[in-house]
Amino acid sequence: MPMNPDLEKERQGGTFDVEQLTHILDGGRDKTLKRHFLEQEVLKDPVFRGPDTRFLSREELFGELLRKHVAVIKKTQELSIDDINEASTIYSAAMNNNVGPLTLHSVAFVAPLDLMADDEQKKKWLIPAKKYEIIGCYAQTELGHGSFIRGLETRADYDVNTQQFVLNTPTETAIKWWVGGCVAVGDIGPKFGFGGVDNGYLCLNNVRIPRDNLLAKTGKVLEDGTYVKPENPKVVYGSMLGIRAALPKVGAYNLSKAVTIAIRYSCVRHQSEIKPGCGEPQVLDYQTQQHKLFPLLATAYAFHTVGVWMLDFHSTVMNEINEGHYHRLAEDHVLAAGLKAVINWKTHEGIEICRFSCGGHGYSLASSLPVIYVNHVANSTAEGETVILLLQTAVYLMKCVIDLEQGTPLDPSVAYLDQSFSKSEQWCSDVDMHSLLKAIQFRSKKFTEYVSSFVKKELMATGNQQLAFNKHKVILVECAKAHTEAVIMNAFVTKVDEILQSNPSVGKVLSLLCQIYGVTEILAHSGDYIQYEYLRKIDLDNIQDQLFKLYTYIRPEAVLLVDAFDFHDEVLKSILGRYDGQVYENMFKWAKASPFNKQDQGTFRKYIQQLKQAKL
Ligand SMILES: CCCCCCCC/C=C\CCCCCCCCC/C=C/C(=O)SCCNC(=O)CCNC(=O)[C@H](O)C(C)(C)COP(=O)(O)OP(=O)(O)OC[C@H]1O[C@@H](n2cnc3c(N)ncnc32)[C@H](O)[C@@H]1OP(=O)(O)O
Ligand SMILES: Cc1cc2nc3c(=O)[nH]c(=O)nc-3n(C[C@H](O)[C@H](O)[C@H](O)COP(=O)(O)OP(=O)(O)OC[C@H]3O[C@@H](n4cnc5c(N)ncnc54)[C@H](O)[C@@H]3O)c2cc1C
Repeated sequence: MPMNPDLEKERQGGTFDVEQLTHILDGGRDKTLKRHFLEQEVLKDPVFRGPDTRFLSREELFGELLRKHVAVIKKTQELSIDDINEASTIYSAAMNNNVGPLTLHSVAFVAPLDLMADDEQKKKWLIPAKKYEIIGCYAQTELGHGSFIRGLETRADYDVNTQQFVLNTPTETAIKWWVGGCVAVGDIGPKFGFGGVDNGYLCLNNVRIPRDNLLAKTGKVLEDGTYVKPENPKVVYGSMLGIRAALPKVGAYNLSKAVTIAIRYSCVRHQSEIKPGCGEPQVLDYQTQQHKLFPLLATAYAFHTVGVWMLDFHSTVMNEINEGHYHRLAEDHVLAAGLKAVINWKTHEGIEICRFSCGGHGYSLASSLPVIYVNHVANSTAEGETVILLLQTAVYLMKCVIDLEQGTPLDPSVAYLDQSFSKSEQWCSDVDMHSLLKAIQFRSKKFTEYVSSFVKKELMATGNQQLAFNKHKVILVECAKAHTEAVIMNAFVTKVDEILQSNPSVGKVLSLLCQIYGVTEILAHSGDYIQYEYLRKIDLDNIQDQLFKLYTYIRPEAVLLVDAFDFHDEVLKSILGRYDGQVYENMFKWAKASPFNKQDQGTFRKYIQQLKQAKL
């Protein structure tokens, strides 16, 4: 199919090599080549062809995705794929923006076995689980409790005579609920999205399991019932930590898809007139459309950068823990908590902005933006609700203030809290990314000190830390967000500095995105900068001008920047986001193919006929 002339023209501009940026995003040319190979292994294999999942009922969708997920597993076994990133490539190429039915087996059942099973148990369960000879799920949440783990009611009473645990969900609120991939007892019913996953309920009534079913690499129960505590009790939270550490990159992936669709479509879509008689411009030429999408384009790159960094950091910490060193577990936990919370929340807002920036067609499943949205938003609740996780990060920051007062060294990711910040010169409209980072770190430091003063005062008055925290939860959450934004910006600036050395042309365009991210973040909290007397009105006016100027620099690069995400059309599955931009012809073809247009209109006639018989 010929290329849409608008997109053809967009791809003749640009100042950087798209392919080199794709290699950077993938982690090197070899990784890109391997990803292309794996995608083609899926796209050329007829077993992965099937009905358009957007037209399927919930039951049909579950069945079709299960069929494809099994095919994904067979393909990874056939190709001897062990690497989770490579497995995810095959999975994503097959799932058409859905979450597959066996995802929880991989991310929430196999992972804890790997983390907490002893060698015997690994032989018994981890090896067959990795081969899908046993399929598992993660049944923690109950009808009455999800966030408050210490409030869970399920019981595991040890029967010393039989060396067994007797499992019970003693109350209705104890019923296990939301259990992804729980095909045993029952499905909890239709959901907002996640239609590919059968989230189940599980009632336990005197279910007996052997003593050695308790994963014993950390804590264990001896034959006489004595409980041997793990060296570090927090390791039992490790399986949640693993998924949280992975979710920032999942958020970046979903936002990158949405931005690709919205920016390509905004170049194809012509609407209204700027100068009468001069034709309808591309909607991406409107400043308002740029203001919707370019900060999100910058955000997608920022989130990808920090998502990769978080996975590397978490993997390092897990290796240290495997050698018995727990000193970075707390930092890992609060970084994963803050990044998972902020990135997934901002991503779901961003996908929604991408959807309505495409007008009516964004609302059609032909765009796939609704599909990406409803499957993504779960990540702001699942695996730790947003506020819950931000409070974890906030409590850690309050401890950092005490550490500072006591002269205890801080963890690297919060070292900036011990720095002094000053800004004397007036900002013009070309503030560099390092100065923007300093400002964002300054705000986080000031906010942390400000919140800590309130919490301390409350603690003095009540002597109860939980009460003190509970009274200031709103500003504690904002404090955690401010810190997390400092972590994101620091990762982005660090990566761009590195790329500026290795590939100046790519680095330059990324530094523009980094400035857009930083300026947008500062303008979103401009009141704080005035209140803390770090910025003046003139500074803010100048960086507002800078933002609009940056949009003009990014406008000719925008399509190339989303092309660099390198989503195959069959992976993106969006008519609005097609690489060739042939939207209208394919929208019409897709609509005509809808089963709704094929169904017998008998129903319509039957009921309308009743009206005609009535005396209107
Ligand atoms: C071939 C096929 C290949 C397939 C490949 C698949 C790839 C797929 C890729 C992409 C597709 C999309 C994937 C999407 C997947 C998403 C699936 C999600 C499914 C959802 C699952 C779930 O939701 S499971 C249930 C999750 N539940 C929670 O998160 C509960 C949240 N609540 C808590 O964590 C705790 O209650 C809370 C931390 C809030 C409170 O803990 P508590 O002990 O009550 O009290 P507290 O004082 O706060 O903490 C004590 C102490 O412990 C520290 N701590 C707390 N948590 C952790 C932790 N996780 N790690 C480490 N430390 C922790 C805390 O800081 C305290 O420390 P101190 O202050 O005492 O020092
Ligand atoms: C798509 C999806 C898949 C899931 N898959 C699984 C799974 O496979 N296995 C599993 O075990 N669970 C699963 N879950 C459950 C998930 O882990 C919980 O929904 C999540 O932990 C939130 O807990 P909750 O539902 O009890 O919400 P609640 O904690 O009841 O939250 C309700 C509201 O109360 C607020 N709140 C609660 N406590 C506090 C507090 N201390 N301070 C301030 N505000 C508070 C929250 O911020 C929120 O606004 C899944 C959920 C979803 C949506």
